[in-house]
Amino acid sequence: MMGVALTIAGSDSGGGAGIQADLKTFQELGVFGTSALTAVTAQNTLGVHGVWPLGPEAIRAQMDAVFADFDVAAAKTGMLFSGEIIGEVAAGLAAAGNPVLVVDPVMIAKGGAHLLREEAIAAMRDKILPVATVITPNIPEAEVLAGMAIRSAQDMEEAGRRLIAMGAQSVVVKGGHMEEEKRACDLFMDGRGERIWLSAERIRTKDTHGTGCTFSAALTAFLAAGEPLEKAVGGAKRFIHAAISDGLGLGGGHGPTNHWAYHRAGNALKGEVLIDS
Ligand SMILES: Nc1ncnc2c1ncn2[C@@H]1O[C@H](COP(=O)(O)OP(=O)(O)O)[C@@H](O)[C@H]1O
Ligand SMILES: Cc1ncc(COP(=O)(O)O)c(N)n1
Repeated sequence: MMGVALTIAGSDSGGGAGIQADLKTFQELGVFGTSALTAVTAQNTLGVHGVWPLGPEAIRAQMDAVFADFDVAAAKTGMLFSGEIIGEVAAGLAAAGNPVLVVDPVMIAKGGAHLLREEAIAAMRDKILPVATVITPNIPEAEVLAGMAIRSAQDMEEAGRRLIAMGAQSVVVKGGHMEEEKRACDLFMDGRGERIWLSAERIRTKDTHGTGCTFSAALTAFLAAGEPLEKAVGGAKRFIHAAISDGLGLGGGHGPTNHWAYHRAGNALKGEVLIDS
């Protein structure tokens, strides 16, 4: 039977991040995508022009409707915005028996707009992190959640250890923001001591809008399709690397990535992305 994936995230009218990136990625990877919208943003490649969160009741009703009728093989969270929304999402996940969950702890958009309120950080730590199968922070998000500065590979490891100690089953600390590094290196770690470095050439491009959403959606899709976590993280890295490499040149600011590229690139990607455990 076809795998079903659920994204619990915000809408990006510009189509490169949020729910739109997630559903496009699910479709590309052959899983059936469902969604629970948490907020509407008026957004394009130039920035976030407005944010309207949905009421917790509306978010919960979407989750309950999906869980009641579909066998959700994996879910992900993206923009959760407030402590109130996080509480409701955590309750909705618990009511569904806490499915396999990818947590992309979205905090700040590339242009600086806050997609998570400061007051919600504690709720993210206390209510969402402990039910995460895997959490996928970028460097600034890992710094906030782990409470430390990250400047090196050793710091990435220490932050990963701290997030696992806080209750996440596993973590991918994404190194996209380490711009002085020649390669974009992400570190996967789990509670049993597994370490996998995922590394690819750093592409010189400003079109990186939605890279985090797309990476976590690809990870969710591979899990929904039944891949083990260690393989799913490698697949997600290949998917995002292809999407960044084959840019579309859309919009006047930080453009979206190319969600079709993974299929077009096929086996050529195997040599480009290095996976070291
Ligand atoms: N310029 C780039 N070239 C290649 N890979 C990149 C680049 N920027 C980000 N990535 C990769 O894209 C994914 C998302 O990364 P990151 O930028 O760290 O997160 P976010 O989009 O959440 O801020 C990671 O796998 C990262 O290594
Ligand atoms: C609705 C929404 N959700 C998330 C992001 C973050 O995007 P990125 O993947 O670039 O960190 C965004 N810009 N908009």
